[in-house]
Amino acid sequence: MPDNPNTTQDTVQLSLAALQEQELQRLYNSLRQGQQPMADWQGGSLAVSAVPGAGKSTGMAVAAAIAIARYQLHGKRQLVVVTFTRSAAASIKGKIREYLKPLRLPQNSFVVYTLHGLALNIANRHPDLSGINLDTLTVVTPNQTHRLIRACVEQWIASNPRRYSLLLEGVSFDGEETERLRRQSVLRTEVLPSLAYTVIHEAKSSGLLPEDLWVISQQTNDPYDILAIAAGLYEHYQRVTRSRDFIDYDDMILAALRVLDDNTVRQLWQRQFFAVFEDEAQDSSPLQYRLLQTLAADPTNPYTPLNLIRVGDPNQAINSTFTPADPIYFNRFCTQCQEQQRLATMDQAGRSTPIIIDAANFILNWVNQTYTQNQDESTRPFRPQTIHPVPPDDPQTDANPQPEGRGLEIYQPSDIYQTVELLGQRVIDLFTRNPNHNAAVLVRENRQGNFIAQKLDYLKRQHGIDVYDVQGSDRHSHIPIEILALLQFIDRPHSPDYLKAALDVLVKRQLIPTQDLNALATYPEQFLYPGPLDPHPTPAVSQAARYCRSLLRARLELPHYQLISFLALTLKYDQSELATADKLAERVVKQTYSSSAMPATLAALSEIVSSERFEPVETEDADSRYLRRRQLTIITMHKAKGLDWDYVFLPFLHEDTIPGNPWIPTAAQFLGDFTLAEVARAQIRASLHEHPLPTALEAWEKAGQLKTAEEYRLLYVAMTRAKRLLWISAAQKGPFRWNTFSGQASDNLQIKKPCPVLPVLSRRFPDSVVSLATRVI
Ligand SMILES: Nc1ncnc2c1ncn2[C@@H]1O[C@H](COP(=O)(O)OP(=O)(O)OP(=O)(O)O)[C@@H](O)[C@H]1O
Repeated sequence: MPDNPNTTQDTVQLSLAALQEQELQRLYNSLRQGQQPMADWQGGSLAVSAVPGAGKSTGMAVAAAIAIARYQLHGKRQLVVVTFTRSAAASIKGKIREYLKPLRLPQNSFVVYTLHGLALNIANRHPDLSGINLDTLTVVTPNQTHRLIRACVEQWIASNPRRYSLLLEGVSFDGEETERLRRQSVLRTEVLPSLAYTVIHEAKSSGLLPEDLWVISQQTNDPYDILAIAAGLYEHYQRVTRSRDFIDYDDMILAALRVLDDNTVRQLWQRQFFAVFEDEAQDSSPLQYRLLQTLAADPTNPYTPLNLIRVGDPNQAINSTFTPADPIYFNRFCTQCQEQQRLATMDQAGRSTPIIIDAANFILNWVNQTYTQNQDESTRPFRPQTIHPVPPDDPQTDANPQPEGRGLEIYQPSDIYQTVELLGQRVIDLFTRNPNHNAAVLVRENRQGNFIAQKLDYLKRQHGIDVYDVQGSDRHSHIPIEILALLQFIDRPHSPDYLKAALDVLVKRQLIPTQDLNALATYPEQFLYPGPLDPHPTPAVSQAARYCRSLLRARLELPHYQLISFLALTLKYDQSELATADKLAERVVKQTYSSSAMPATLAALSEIVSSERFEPVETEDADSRYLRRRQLTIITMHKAKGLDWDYVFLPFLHEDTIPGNPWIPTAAQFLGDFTLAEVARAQIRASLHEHPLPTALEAWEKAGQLKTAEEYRLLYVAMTRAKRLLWISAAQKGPFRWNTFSGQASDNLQIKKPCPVLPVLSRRFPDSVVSLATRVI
């Protein structure tokens, strides 16, 4: 007899619910103890302060899936997960998706955004309220040489002759004409653009308007009235950007907040978003935090606690000296939550072998003891947090793995050449024995990375070990440059310079054979269209000429707006490069809306190349390229955040880079013993933190302390990337400055002081000091 249909349906639903319950329990059990408070969350605010490798992102992804199940979220009532970089957003999204599948929960029950992406979405959905219409406006990330910044500097100079002449006089001036011209150039092209760039970003992302800066400037007392100059520059910048239909990323957040000022619209979004989970919370600016707070509030009762989880590690705050991010805000949030018993600490980490954890903990304490100012806790470089290994029954496979070699190895090579030699030998030795492991060299500056990549290119040839130089191989950053080179050639094929630059791109992309490009570019006409009397071209030359002619044909055959996409295909870009090229094309079309002729396109592209950071479109596997087995990845310490490798090499740990010194460019020393940009930044921060405003010299000193603290946090981030071996060294001799070092043996090397943590670390871990007479096996 057939079952009663209702009963069958009920049984199916029951067993589905039981399966879901089982799966949820399995997910929950996969968490380590420190991650559980996130999964236990049942509304309200929660701060999670975690140590490196504690499993913040993993814990947050599981907690998100559990919250979606618990609150039956769906497309109209979603969880918002926010993180800092696009690759982190892609990775956490992938994890949540996977967890939701066996739970049979709707995939549209959550959204993952970067903070800017979230703001953009809100602002763009309500153009009438945000004042932002992306069909007519262009989003830019201007740097100091961008014409918007240059224009605001020029306008400020024109309207502030008295203040400008005070700057020209500096601390002393004998009126000599050449010196006056030199100072003018330094002020116009370096000092004022740098001040404008720093201050506009800092003030805007803290929610300050130019008028607010004027008010703050009245409390300062320095000879140049730096904050008043800053306020003036900011005012001009706002005017110029608006008049030219540009907006920057800070405007985007402000625009989203403007939208949310409207009661009806705010409630709409608050109903749409059930709760906000934020990862990497130590990196947010005050304005970004305000956006999250608004979205996490209850639509009907503003006094209900926010549905907000913020997870971060204040000790991994490594952007605060060059962006407006400031770990003080996340630390405050932790303190507030602690008072309400809503602070969870994740202090167990399974990433590293115990000696690496000990070394990181030791450095943290030593730096705090050495650099805390006058016992004032608020000046401590690190939040006192000790990393603990996980218990033996931890769910992570191979948690706190066995060390490789000594686990921590400290070297003092005679010079930087010997450093790379030792490093190369160690890599060969490690990969020979463990071909499934991976390794990275983390550097402070890109120049150091170039040098290492050059010296280690034999690893591939002789030992089949891939060396992946992230900076060098990051083709995405070259996309606007390559497209510009080809377009310039298409526009003026008879220019030998443009022809050579285009050929150069084709060679680099391995589309034509390497050959003497000068010979080809000297007579463009003869190269492109050889006549019967010209010498017969070699096959390599013919191939190059064919490529170039096909580019020229495209100009005649294709509509203007398709050229960039065509070039991207010609250059055989991969999937994510093509996406970046499409984004570039869209941007250029928008910027040249009123005149779609070639000169306008070239002008727009040149500007992007010379004065902006054009953000590439990242695909989900962006990070995995850095982590391949049997590969040595060369990457900056900043970019390594969030990643880990079996073996991590930290060469060139010298005092002049870590912690380094606050630096006043020689050209600008006529202004005094500080830089205007750093003074302004420190004064703005003091005002935001409700501290008395420092004088210029005090502010400069404060900026120096912040830099020292941040450099040590960067070192801590770098050390905690290692799982089985942390290899560190400071050569006795190195270049005076890396940015002027050519890498040639003929360049003079100087005696270098090691980073101050090295001697203390060597004393604390004497068995880790490798004397060069004994090799580590
Ligand atoms: N509960 C868990 N079970 C198994 N593995 C885990 C668990 N939690 C974390 N891991 C693993 O630990 C490693 C570190 O996790 P994750 O990247 O989430 O840490 P993190 O705290 O974000 O690290 P960091 O801040 O140092 O970059 C990852 O390889 C992750 O897969």
